[in-house]
Amino acid sequence: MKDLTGIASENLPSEAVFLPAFVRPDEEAALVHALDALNWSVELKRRVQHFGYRYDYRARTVTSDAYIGPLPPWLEKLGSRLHAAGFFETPPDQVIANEYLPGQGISAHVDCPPCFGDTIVSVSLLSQCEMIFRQQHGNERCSLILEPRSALVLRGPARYDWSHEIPARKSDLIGGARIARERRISLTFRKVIHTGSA
Ligand SMILES: O=C(O)CCC(=O)C(=O)O
Ligand SMILES: [Fe+2]
Repeated sequence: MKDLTGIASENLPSEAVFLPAFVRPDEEAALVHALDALNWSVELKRRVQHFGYRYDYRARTVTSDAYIGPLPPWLEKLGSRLHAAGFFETPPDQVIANEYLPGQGISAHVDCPPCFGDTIVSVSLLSQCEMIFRQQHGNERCSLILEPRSALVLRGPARYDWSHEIPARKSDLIGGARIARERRISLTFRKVIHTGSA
């Protein structure tokens, strides 16, 4: 098991952990290949795929009838890695793959608190981009470059008290240089909370 010690940077919301090399390049290629062999949904501006449970963007819910099935082995493997590293109490059972082409992003949000457990992990593939965090009840703001093959763990205050977003841009300013974005895919791991309602 490789070392999963992350970076809890002072510049990040409290309890966020950044794992710079969570997946290997060969794993990254295999993940992209597996995703591209399946159907990307065009229900949003960016293409998505849901695994485990379908998330209803309009109703902002996950009901038990939204169950799709167990995670495919190639996602289950990464979920187990996060569980073994102590980031999840029980293995995650829901994953959303998001595809961002240059110019696409995700608006500021807090992942649905009643739908998903305390930990949210986003794994970045293929291209870097900037993620911005904003304090919900305050004026603080910070940002992080999500590098390809990294994982970002959001839990505690980082998950509930700060929103996160990816600006819809074609490039990011990184260390003073403007770096063009390429196709990026993220895999967001979550544990569904069962409310008992249908
Ligand atoms: O693309 C990302 O890294 C973030 C995705 C995200 O915030 C989400 O799916 O809720
Ligand atoms: Fe999110």
